[in-house]
Amino acid sequence: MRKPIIAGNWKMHKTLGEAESFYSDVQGRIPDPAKVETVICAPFPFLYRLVQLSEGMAPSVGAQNMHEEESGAFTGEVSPVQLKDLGVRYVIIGHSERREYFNETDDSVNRKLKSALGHGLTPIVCVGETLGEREEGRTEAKVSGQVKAAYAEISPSEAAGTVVAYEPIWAIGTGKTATAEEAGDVCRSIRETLSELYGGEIAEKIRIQYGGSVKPDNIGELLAQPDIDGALVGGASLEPESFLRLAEVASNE
Ligand SMILES: O=C[C@H](O)COP(=O)(O)O
Repeated sequence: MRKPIIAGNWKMHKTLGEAESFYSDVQGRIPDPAKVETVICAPFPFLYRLVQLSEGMAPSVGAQNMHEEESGAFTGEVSPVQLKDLGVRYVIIGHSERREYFNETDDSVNRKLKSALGHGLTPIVCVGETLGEREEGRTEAKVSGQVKAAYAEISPSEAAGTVVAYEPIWAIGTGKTATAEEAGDVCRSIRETLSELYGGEIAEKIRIQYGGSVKPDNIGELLAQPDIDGALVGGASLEPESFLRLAEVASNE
């Protein structure tokens, strides 16, 4: 039985004061962590403060990106060592916005995944197709190729602790959600790819999130799909009540 994981991706939103206020609103109100794992992936400048505020309680704190090197002359970048030192536990890797606007490739995603695992961070590895690829019937080939490239040279025991986020690019921030069946079908195909790579036992342990216009009123049907184990949520993670509602629905799955 895989525990659902709800991760908020705040992207480039909020001020520090707004982030602090969100944390004080949700703390103590998150459903039982034994039933649902919750994470907020915040902008870098807020991470230190949010780790302090969380005091090891839910929601955990995650980053939205990292550089694969431990240190060096990489102006503007943040390393896994620095994230770990702050007490950050999760990191999103290969979000489609990073791939589109910041030239991230399957190779850089693979290097970051190796580095995150090597430093004890839990990676949330993002994959997903464009609208054109979906219309041409290439969704599963695209996503399977991204998964295989991301997990190249990752051992089964390391892979077991990772999270994959399936985010159809056309559904991000658009209000268009894949139907639960469409999302479930792609997540099943991702698990089949993981099973090819690692065997069924490991593939069954890896949690697969859906992301793309997830809201409190559609998360229930998405989580009802057998291969969807949580959600990576942008817009609907910004308001405390909405985030709490998502966590609550997930905790009852
Ligand atoms: O990382 C989150 C996704 O990009 C989804 O964003 P959204 O929920 O605003 O569509």
